[in-house]
Amino acid sequence: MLKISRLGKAFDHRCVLEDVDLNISKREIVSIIGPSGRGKTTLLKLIAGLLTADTGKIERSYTRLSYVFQEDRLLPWLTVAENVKLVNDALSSDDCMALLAMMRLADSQRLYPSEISGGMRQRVAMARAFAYEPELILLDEPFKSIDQFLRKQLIEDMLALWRVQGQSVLLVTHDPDEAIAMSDTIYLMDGIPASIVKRIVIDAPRNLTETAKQTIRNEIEKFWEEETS
Ligand SMILES: Nc1ncnc2c1ncn2[C@@H]1O[C@H](COP(=O)(O)OP(=O)(O)OP(=O)(O)O)[C@@H](O)[C@H]1O
Repeated sequence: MLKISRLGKAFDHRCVLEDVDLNISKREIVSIIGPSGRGKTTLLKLIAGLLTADTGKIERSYTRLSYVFQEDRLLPWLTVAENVKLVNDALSSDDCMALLAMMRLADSQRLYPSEISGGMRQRVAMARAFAYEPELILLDEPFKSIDQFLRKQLIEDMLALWRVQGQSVLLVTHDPDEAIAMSDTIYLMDGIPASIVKRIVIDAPRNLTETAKQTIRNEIEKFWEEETS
């Protein structure tokens, strides 16, 4: 599906990414966790073809990709429903409504982006990404302006949709719990320039006991402590 080998990227001779290796299989959910400013968004942009790598290779075997940016990038002159339908002419009104309902936006379908909150706009962007029915979806901190309670529900709803659509997902997050709840594999990214410093493969993805979740949480925390000491 996606195979990244020894990827490198510099801006103005300042190396941001070096020797990044990462694979995503069909239907796999992969998370990347890492400190701010290490190059996670840069990596997503390289995958999406919005930036060009200086070194290394990206091998792709998909054609349809959705990218949920940190900012919502909605068209202000279109309503919520129109923004979602825009990416897929074949999407029926019922399917559009189902997506909006999943994102807890059913009552907002006729509103304009300026009439809803930042967290709601981010959810419209997520609905739009799924409406495209991509094979790979890139999510850059999609839950960051969403409160903790709704975040938990959205993760469950997104997973329900993922079980039906079956795309591969690459999620960038600062929140280990989000990564643990969703992923098959978690990559920790660190260093200047940054690379993948640890890969955690989850044994029973999306079906973990509290104890298993805590073990992974500890593994991530212990690793950061060692990295920063
Ligand atoms: N177009 C650009 N030109 C110059 N420098 C850039 C550009 N894009 C990103 N950078 C720099 O590359 C580094 C990595 O940025 P990036 O946004 O990829 O980090 P990040 O890990 O996604 O951060 P955050 O977690 O805060 O979103 C930063 O130092 C940033 O300033």
